[in-house]
Amino acid sequence: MRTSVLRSVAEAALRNRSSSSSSHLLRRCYSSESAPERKVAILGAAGGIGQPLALLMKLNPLVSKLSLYDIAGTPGVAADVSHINTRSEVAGFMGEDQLGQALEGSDIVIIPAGVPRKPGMTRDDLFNINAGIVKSLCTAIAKYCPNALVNMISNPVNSTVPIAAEVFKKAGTYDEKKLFGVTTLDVVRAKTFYAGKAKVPVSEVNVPVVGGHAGITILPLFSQATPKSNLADDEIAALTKRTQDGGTEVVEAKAGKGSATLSMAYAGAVFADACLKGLNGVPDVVECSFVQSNVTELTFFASKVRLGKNGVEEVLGLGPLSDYEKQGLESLKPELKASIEKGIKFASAN
Ligand SMILES: NC(=O)c1ccc[n+]([C@@H]2O[C@H](COP(=O)([O-])OP(=O)(O)OC[C@H]3O[C@@H](n4cnc5c(N)ncnc54)[C@H](O)[C@@H]3O)[C@@H](O)[C@H]2O)c1
Ligand SMILES: O=C(O)C[C@H](O)C(=O)O
Repeated sequence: MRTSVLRSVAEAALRNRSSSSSSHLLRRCYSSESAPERKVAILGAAGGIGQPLALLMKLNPLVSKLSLYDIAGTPGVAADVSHINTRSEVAGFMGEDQLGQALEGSDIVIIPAGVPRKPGMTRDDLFNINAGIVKSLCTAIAKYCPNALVNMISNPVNSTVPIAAEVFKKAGTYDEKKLFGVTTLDVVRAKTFYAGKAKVPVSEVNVPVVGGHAGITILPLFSQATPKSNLADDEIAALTKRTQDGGTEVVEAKAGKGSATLSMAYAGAVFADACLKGLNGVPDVVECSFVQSNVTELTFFASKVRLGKNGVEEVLGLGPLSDYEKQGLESLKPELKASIEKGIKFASAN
């Protein structure tokens, strides 16, 4: 009761954000004690990404229930994480029989289930195994928590997101505002690499990354990076290439032991936190994500997205691009289009 009264007052305050009492009310309304109940499910929770992501979501005060699902290993992960003295109740679920229970009532489902790359592989080489995994998990989401926001991490994201969309369409539950390909790791990398090169504090850096999540489809917009810097064209080209090859850099360094897990868990936690804030009515929450889009002629595209109470509130445009970025945008379109079509074809045929 007290919480709902507080929230109405805070919402009224939101409409008049200049008032100093409004920020005080908002702080109270969205602090951990009064934050709404939110259930987050992680599918693939015992994996390389799943475990540290479970830890980070357990630390998030906006989560009240944390549901950890995998085909194996979840009881141990759940028991371990559950001992942390933070707000959320943790439950572990293992095997298909328990998938429904894991999903029921979820506000957000994060999916890092699937196989990772080894050196020499592209993300598309994962398609044959991961497409089927994503399809069956999304079929269950449509059944047990059709209104949840879905944060897709499993690769190839450029195809797994279209697969998820088709599964939801077939089930009659598709809402384009609720399906997200998680591209936050590209933004995390672009920020880190830019800060190092431009010698600016990394905590102040912002760089949009658009397109998709594989090789040249990853297009960081360093012309829009802040704080501004005077990097030369060849430095921008090198930063762009490093961002596009960031995943491969980690795959090679891990030498057969998988791909990015820790930085991905961080990125996944940042994106899920943004989704939770949007759901809770926090204003002006903007992150890049691969979503259904009209920004270009491609049906799915990553760009800045404003998050709100229903998921995507607004897909933001690209803003002004440098000639180098305009060229990058045109070059990425055929590959991204083919990956999207491959996903749609798979889901329609299976
Ligand atoms: N979007 C990104 O930026 C990004 C970044 C890094 C990795 N990834 C992708 O994330 C995926 C997972 O990577 P990882 O390093 O955690 O791999 P991992 O092999 O360590 O973990 C994957 C987990 O998924 C589980 N799993 C397999 N089939 C399942 C099913 N049907 N239901 C539930 N769980 C299932 C496995 O048991 C395992 O625990 C890979 O596809 C990888 O390419 C994406
Ligand atoms: O590179 C990979 O295969 C994993 C992930 O997509 C990444 O960008 O790190």
